[in-house]
Amino acid sequence: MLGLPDHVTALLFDLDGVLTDTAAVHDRAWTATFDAFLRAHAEHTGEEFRAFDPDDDYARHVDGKPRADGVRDFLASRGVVLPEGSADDPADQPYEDTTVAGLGNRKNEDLLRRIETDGVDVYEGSRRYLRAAREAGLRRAVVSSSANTRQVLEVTGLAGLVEERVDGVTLREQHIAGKPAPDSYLAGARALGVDPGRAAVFEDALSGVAAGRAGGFGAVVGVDRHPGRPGHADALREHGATLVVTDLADLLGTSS
Ligand SMILES: O=P(O)(O)OC[C@H]1O[C@@H](O)[C@H](O)[C@@H](O)[C@@H]1O
Repeated sequence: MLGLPDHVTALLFDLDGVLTDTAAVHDRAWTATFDAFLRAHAEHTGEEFRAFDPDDDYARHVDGKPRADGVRDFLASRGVVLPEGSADDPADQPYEDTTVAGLGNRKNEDLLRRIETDGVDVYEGSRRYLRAAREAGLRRAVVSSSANTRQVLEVTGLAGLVEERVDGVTLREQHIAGKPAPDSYLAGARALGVDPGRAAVFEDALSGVAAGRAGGFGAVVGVDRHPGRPGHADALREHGATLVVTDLADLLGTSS
């Protein structure tokens, strides 16, 4: 049904890049945040400045992961380890005092500014797919690492199309491991009361399709929003996608 194997009765959607056109907004906020930090780091250490790569660094180290994991994992790839700090650390810490939490707060301020200025676009194919799924009686949840999920679902009017939400706030409060661990998707399946084998995961991030594979889900749909980007569809398959589409509307009108 809806382009998925017949045993699938529930759908678990990532948000940024799958339902809404916000993956690129996150990417731009991360790029600005990391580049400012890397510049200060180069000045203080005498090391050469190497900018954050919004394609490769983002896809490998940041995309799909909870905010603090993104900070930690990217900086680790550059050999930088920062103290964790605490949730209320200021976004404008001087270089010497920078913490994982402070850098995350800087990125979040930047992200919210961009969302406020530019708004959030919904992929219309995704809205149509959600409606078709509701009409077909399939269960629907959003599973995102973003702590801004609730607000994004509300401003876009998508909140009414999903039944359950597991997001960055849920993960923090319930100590659930983020993607690429399967735990957030397993929590989504539990919230809908379905066995993971009967649920399909929809993901654009490598960490997310890896979570889908690790959880033993009934299908893992990789969403390749950049079909011109060489190798991305292959990378989605290598990390766990069982099929790859460029838009959810590709699945409408097909059956398997
Ligand atoms: O910073 P937020 O809104 O809590 O989002 C955390 C992560 O959420 C994911 O959905 C995005 O793919 C990442 O880019 C983002 O970093």
